[in-house]
Amino acid sequence: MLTHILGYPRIGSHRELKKASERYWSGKSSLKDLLSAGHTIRQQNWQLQKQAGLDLITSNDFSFYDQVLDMSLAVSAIPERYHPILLDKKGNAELDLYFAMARGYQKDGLDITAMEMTKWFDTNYHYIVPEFHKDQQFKLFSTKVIDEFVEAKNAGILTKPVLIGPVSFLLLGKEKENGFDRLDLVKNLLPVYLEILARLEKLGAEWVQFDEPFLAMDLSDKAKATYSVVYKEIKKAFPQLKSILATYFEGLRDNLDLAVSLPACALHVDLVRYPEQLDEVLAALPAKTSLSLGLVDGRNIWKNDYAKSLDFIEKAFKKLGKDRVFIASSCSLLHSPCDLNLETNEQILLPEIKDWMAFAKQKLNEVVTLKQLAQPETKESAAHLLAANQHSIASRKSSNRIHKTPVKDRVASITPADESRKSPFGVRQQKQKAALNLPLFPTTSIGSFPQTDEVRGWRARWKKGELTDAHYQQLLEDETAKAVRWQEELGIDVPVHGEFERNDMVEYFGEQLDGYVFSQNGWVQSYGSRCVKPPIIYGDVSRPQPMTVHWSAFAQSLTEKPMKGMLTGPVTILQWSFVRDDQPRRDTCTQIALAIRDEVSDLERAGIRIIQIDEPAIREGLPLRRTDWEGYLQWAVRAFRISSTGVEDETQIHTHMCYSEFNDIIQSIAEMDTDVITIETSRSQMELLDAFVNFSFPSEIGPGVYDIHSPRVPSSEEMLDLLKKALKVLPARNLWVNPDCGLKTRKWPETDLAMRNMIQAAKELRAIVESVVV
Ligand SMILES: Nc1nc2c(c(=O)[nH]1)N[C@@H](CNc1ccc(C(=O)N[C@@H](CCC(=O)N[C@@H](CCC(=O)N[C@@H](CCC(=O)O)C(=O)O)C(=O)O)C(=O)O)cc1)CN2
Ligand code: MET
Ligand SMILES: [Zn+2]
Repeated sequence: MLTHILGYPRIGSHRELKKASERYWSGKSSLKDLLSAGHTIRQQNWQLQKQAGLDLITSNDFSFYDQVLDMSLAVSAIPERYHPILLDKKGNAELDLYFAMARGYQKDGLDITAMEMTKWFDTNYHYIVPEFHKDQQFKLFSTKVIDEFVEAKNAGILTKPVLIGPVSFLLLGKEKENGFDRLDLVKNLLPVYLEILARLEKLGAEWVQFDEPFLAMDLSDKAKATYSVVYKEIKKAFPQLKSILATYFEGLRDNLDLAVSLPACALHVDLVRYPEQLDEVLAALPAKTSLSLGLVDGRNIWKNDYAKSLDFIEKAFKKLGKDRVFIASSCSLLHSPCDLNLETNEQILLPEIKDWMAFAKQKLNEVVTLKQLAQPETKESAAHLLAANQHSIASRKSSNRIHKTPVKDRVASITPADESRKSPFGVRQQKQKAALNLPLFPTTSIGSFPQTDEVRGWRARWKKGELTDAHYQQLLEDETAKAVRWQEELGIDVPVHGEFERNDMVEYFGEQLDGYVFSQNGWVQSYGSRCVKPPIIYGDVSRPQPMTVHWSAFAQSLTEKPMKGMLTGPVTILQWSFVRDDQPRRDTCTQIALAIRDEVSDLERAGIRIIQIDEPAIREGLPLRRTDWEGYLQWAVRAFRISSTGVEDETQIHTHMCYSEFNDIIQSIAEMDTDVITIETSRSQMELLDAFVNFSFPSEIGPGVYDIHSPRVPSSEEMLDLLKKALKVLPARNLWVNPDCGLKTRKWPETDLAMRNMIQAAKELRAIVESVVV
């Protein structure tokens, strides 16, 4: 019986990697410093796994930005536009090329856009999308996976390197032109994988983990056939190398026959997400294959219920025998915060509730303890751990902090009238045009403005008690007033207050809702150096008092323009929190929806005429298997409608979504019945608009014209081009002009330049359209 995890968080328990990367990017430290920060984190992670007593220790789970981008660099899937970065030998290192692909490059007379970024399955982690071309050739370029294996070996640890499997790598990418299928590139790609494996084997690697999450997704026949070919070839070339084929985030379901037919030493299944699959997997597993049981939840912070896990292990033992069973985390711990022991403030995280939790470091111990409890020879000595665990599990089940009758009663008494606006969109649009009197192509932003070190510093000092409430409030009001004046000067039609008071668009709301607790250090990587600290829902959720009204009303008092109120929607609050697992997600979501509904009413009452309810995570929450979509969409759309429909026709409801891949769910998005939707589209050159060609979307739309994830400043010409593209498929009266998303990660100088260019593009578009009309 072997224990392992599929990967460990790489940000460092105090976000050391984030800090080191940002220092490097801003020119404040050398490449050597950054490389050394990476080295330290890897060593620490290996030592942690070793000390915990795991049998297999993972390598190549470290990444300076993203593990998919690492794979692109490994196989030289480097789009041509980046070639000048290395070719002109400006002293750039491989890592500079890598960061250019991730973040764009505007230096030395070069101006190169970043690669596209999208969500990693249904998580809040983002990966960099590989770009593929017809007949693309691959070759070994970055040797990171090999270097890190050697690095660990030199430290006395023979690791299990993890690679994104070739089929998943191809499926994760995108065809940059028509006329080919990226799966056909496998014949060019596979030799590079074989070369990597040859090098690893030569260096003494015994185990390799291939992450093939797509094996648990809906697959085409062609993808299935590709799987068979690829893993047969790998087995043929390396009959001695032991491979673990890792699936996660879903069940194998209809791919079970395929999965068990692939020649791997071990198959890993996610029993947290899809526990139902154990019996059929056990029944189908070939005689020599081992099964890695993904029992410890990599996606949530609740303690593992050992009694429940031991039942699974027992079942697997009976069928397979002890030697063919592995105990593991359900997926990589990348999605877990690092260390619960760092949560020492009992006012912030009550000890009673903390006792219900486990972060990544604790999960290592859980995996190892489960093995001890499963083996007769160690069972006795670990018995006290089982007892303590069952005590925590029982304490959570019986706690009186969790269930609140008034919240449950209110959910039960929701009526159909609580789920619709008073009039249909056409009527509302007329009334709103009259009430708001906005120009054609109104300009706006998505809500946040730069969260400077200064603003974050005020909050940090306030939290430490070094600033009084009044002083902190005053500083934020000054910053808000400055932002309102700046927007007036630029001539933005629908200003926002800037969200300076928010640490994060979800954590901020969590902090004001009952039923939530927080960590001080529970950071999880979102993309690159950016992290989030998901708040934790442990009980029934309700809103004790208004959450945003002060800020919106204050900002509105400074301008005649309609100030846009800014809320996060129920699905996104759910999706970006750690969620209780003792009731269906939909029930928790409905509770949040009612809290937001009350906030919307309070904003309207305070004179706010435009309210944006952000739902960037509605797409990411979509089940990974199509057969499950409808059920989810039904409750998610209902929750949004409960939150947004308690207003007069004249009040304009906006929503905002990032990540434009929702062509398939456009009908459901229409059913959200908002007045305006702003969406991320610029990195994909307005590809999203394809959906509108076939589907006449009922409401007004702001397709993002500027990529806010990159420090690059777009010109007004390129934004005008995107707007013209949008006008081909959208009626002029419905088109808004805005960036892709909020600007909190940007600096003020680039924000000022880019927003001025954007306003200029809107003006030019108005002039063009007016000249045509006249
Ligand atoms: N939850 C969530 N998910 C999301 C998004 C989102 O906005 N929120 N957006 C998309 C992803 N985009 C993102 C964009 C930006 C950041 C981001 O800026 N994160 C910040 C942290 C934000 C935060 O919580 N800030 C806190 C804490 C800041 C902090 O680091 N404080 C220091 C002290 C600071 C000081 O002394 O000056 C500390 O705790 O050590 C605050 O402002 O109060 C970061 O990585 O730096 C994250 C995700 C999708 N998923
Ligand atoms: N209102 C939010 C902001 O501007 C929306 C962000 S969506 C990830 O930051
Ligand atoms: Zn966004």
